Amino acid sequence: MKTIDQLLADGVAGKRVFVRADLNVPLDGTTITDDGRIRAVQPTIAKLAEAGARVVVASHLGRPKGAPDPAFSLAPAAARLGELLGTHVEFATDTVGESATAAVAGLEDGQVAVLENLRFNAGETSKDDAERGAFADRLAALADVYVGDGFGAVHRKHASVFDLPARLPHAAGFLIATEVGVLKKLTEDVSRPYVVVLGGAKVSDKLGVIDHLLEKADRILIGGGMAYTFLKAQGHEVGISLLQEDQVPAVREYLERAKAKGVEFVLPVDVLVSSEFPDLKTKAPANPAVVAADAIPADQEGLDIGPETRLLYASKLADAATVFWNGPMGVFEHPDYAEGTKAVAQALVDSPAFSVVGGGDSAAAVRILGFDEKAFGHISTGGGASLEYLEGKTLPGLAALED
Ligand SMILES: Nc1ncnc2c1ncn2[C@@H]1O[C@H](COP(=O)(O)OP(=O)(O)OP(=O)(O)O)[C@@H](O)[C@H]1O
Ligand SMILES: O=C(O)[C@H](O)COP(=O)(O)O
Repeated sequence: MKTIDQLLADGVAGKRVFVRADLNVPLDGTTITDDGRIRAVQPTIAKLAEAGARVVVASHLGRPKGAPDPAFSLAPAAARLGELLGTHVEFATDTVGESATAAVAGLEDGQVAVLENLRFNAGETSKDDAERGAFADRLAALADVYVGDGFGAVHRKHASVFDLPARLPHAAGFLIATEVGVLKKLTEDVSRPYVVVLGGAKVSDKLGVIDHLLEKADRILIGGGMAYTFLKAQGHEVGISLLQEDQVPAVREYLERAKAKGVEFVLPVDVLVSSEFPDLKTKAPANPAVVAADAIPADQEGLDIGPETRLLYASKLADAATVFWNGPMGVFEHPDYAEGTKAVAQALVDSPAFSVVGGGDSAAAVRILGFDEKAFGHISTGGGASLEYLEGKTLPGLAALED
């Protein structure tokens, strides 16, 4: 894989360099609640600009449906990038249209432009190779060189991640190099006990990794939206909680296999429930109730792990030598459901274990809840991406950067 250092050594002055970043930051309206992913890619953009490149930054944000949707505009992220770089950043109001073409044509050496959300174009995420390829052709027309640095999206076979680097000379940015360097260590000689904590909301995306973790981890703690599919697999009712019904048989098999292999699965013993999802805008008090995990009422939704589970999980993390954590333990964006995530973060801070926290929201949660990033071994910008890396899968966005 060519590194950005080699690219810089070859010289980039005057060249249009396309940086595929992951600027998929959490937003409250148009306010960025955590800019970690922007800060993470800043060194690559800054270095290229310093070297005289005309830098074209592109990213997705959220999951719009292949057409423009102002709620998913990258304008706030572009503005924040400009603040961090201390320079004007031009924002194109489309991705491959007139605005993008003009913004790129107007760039002088050392200047930066950000394109509008890649996913406003159906070609970006299309399963059809020709449709993706046609969109990648249009992106390729905007640049001379490609730098992949959107680690959080390297597990996606999308036009800007997978098809575009095949059309341009390419290299990996600083962020991808760092992320891969740390995660590689977890696939090699890991210090034990190796404890994995899984939570979050993208349950269907992430259940598959457990298959692989059963071969690697000594202990697996399950929280967040992930927990309810496990509780259901154990025969408990989960009310209106997040549930991946079609995965229940697979999860049952994971639980059996774990027992046979001596891998300890730890599930919540109590949860915080409510009859409605909290208002994340007003943060109005939600007054959740604590119930045993095997007694969730039919009209209630589990939204955080409960107090007993917090203590249990802290004790299960105390003797770890290595921890990988992806996915918040609850809807941490609301203060009434943040305690579970806080407890896991605090347990990692208190433990001497080498800890890797992976995921856009997981990393944001740690910072928003006031923890010092330096107290963790590594905070990864990729959740799904880091899990799939650990699974040993070929990641389209990394494979595409190979020579
Ligand atoms: N019990 C729950 N029910 C519903 N949503 C939950 C629950 N617990 C956590 N969440 C939500 O999960 C979301 C984060 O999940 P997600 O799987 O996206 O993690 P992530 O760290 O961002 O990983 P990635 O980078 O792959 O997106 C948060 O917005 C949080 O509110
Ligand atoms: O948040 C993430 O995990 C990345 O930005 C990828 O987003 P996606 O899951 O919508 O592809």
